[in-house]
Amino acid sequence: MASSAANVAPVESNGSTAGKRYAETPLRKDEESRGSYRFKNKRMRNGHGGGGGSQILQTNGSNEEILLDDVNALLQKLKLERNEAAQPPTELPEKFSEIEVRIDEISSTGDGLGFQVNSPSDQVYVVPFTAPGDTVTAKVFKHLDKEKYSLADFVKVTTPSPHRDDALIGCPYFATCSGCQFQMLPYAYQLAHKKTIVEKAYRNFSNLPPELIPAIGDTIGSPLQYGYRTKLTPHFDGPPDARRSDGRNGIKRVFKDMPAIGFMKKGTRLTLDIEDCPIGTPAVRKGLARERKRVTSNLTQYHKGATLLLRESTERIPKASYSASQEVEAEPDADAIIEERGDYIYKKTCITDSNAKSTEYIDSLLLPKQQLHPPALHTIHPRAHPAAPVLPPSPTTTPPITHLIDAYSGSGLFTITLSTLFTTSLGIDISPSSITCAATNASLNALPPSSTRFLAADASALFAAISTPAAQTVVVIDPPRKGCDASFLRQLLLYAPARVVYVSCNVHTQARDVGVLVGGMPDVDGGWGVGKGCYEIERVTGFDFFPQTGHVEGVAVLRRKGDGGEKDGDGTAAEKEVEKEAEKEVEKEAEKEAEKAGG
Ligand SMILES: C[S@@+](CC[C@H](N)C(=O)[O-])C[C@H]1O[C@@H](n2cnc3c(N)ncnc32)[C@H](O)[C@@H]1O
Repeated sequence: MASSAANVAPVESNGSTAGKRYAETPLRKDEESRGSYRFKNKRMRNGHGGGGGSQILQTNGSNEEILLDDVNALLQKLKLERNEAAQPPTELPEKFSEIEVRIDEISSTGDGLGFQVNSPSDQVYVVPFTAPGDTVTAKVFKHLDKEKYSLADFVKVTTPSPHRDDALIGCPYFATCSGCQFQMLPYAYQLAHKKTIVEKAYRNFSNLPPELIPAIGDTIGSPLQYGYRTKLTPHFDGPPDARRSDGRNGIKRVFKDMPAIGFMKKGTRLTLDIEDCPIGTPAVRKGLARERKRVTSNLTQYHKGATLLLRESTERIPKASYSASQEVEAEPDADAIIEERGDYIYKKTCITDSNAKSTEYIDSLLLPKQQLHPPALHTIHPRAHPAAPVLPPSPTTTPPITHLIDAYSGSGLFTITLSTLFTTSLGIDISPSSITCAATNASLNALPPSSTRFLAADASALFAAISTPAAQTVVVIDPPRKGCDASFLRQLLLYAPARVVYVSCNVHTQARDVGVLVGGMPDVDGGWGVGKGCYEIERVTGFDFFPQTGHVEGVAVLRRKGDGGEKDGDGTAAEKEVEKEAEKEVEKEAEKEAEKAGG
């Protein structure tokens, strides 16, 4: 078997010579990694650059920003409904007083938004764990006067919404723990709400005129609505008298009482003691019970707080050898969850060692993961099939798409699950340890390093290393919440692959970035929000990887204008020549690597 390192091609700052024409001049120092765009003037910054809309283009996708946007939209709606100008200011209720709030809608942040009952005030109240149509008692704890909203704790429902069904609530910590705020909503309602999150994100943050945004698809639901989460990280705080300086001063405090072990109490910095978490997989829930016991029995060894890492790991054993292996096991793992599927037994256990690797199977593919890998959504919820959103979008494309680039690849989930569909696959991630893990995964799954390669580098360095013809390449992007930076997007527009599949856990920054690819960039193609970019949106769909919560994963499929054809007509003969040369270059490199791996 080829060594795992054979899949890794370290990139130097200037990259290889192949495909260099796609790489841009490096950004100035102050422009690097800003996660925002270079604006020529204030007009563009405010989204007026090309007449493409009046929204401010930039969003950092933060909860505060999204909440404020929803509050403003609700105020605008109220003003129109009342057919009047803004209300004269009325006195706001005292802090920590209880008021009645009628909920109008759920914000994209997951909290209910509504107005005080029997009050002329147009102050918006943000109350978690509520549904549109509920009237609730809420305890106000913060007024944001300028922003015209107040934050309040949910106390109780006084008149339930027709959408609410409390019999559905599956967790005793509901409305106290800060997670899973949608448990009282039927699943179909949760999915419909998540579709509106995606719709609003594209309407408000893409800076595109409505005719360039297709109808958002129905949210794809999760097969499991509880028991899906393969990773949990409960924590406990240090002894009440512990100080930051203790370590420096050599002081070791002791716990006098058992600390709460669990998750944040909603709206506070306090830890809520959680004995069980029903969104965890059965193996992880058993792990939680075991870890709680272990901490209790070893409490004297702890002098400060800690986070417990609970991860599910799967071992796949052929049925024929399972009973035999059980007999020889000195200490059978009593906590293991055994699942029978086809010819195999899947043995699931919970691992807690932060240096150990967990393993999971996607169909028949084996994916060991390293603990340090950031928790990509599908790695936390593997049952939502990760390959589904990025399967080649159009088999009829001419010429056919035969090359895959997986930008922000992590430990290679998309590269590996999709690589057999392509002639070459290339994954790139900034984390060297994730890339080493990806290369190991490729080897374990017998994917040859000549066709499945990985680079440890910033995603924008990718374009200096690309040698596959753009017309036959799909680029999958799965960046962190903050989205892509300007350098990456600019180079992507210059390279112009036939398809871009943008996967994201933050549909707001995704909408912003897709807006740039579709709307254009002033310094690439003179466009700004008017569809001068070389892409059109084929489809946008939300995937529900986290049922009961307000999160939605967005997948946008973009098609190069002319449907998989060339950027400008069929491309010039000179361009084709360059592409042929580039292809030869890849083949040569692949041969060299194959030789190295063999030797
Ligand atoms: C949402 S995760 C994607 C995970 C991957 N698709 C998977 O399924 O395992 C985002 C990834 O982006 C990587 N990343 C963050 N900033 C980056 C950058 N500037 N260039 C390349 N990768 C980056 C992180 O290391 C992380 O692996």
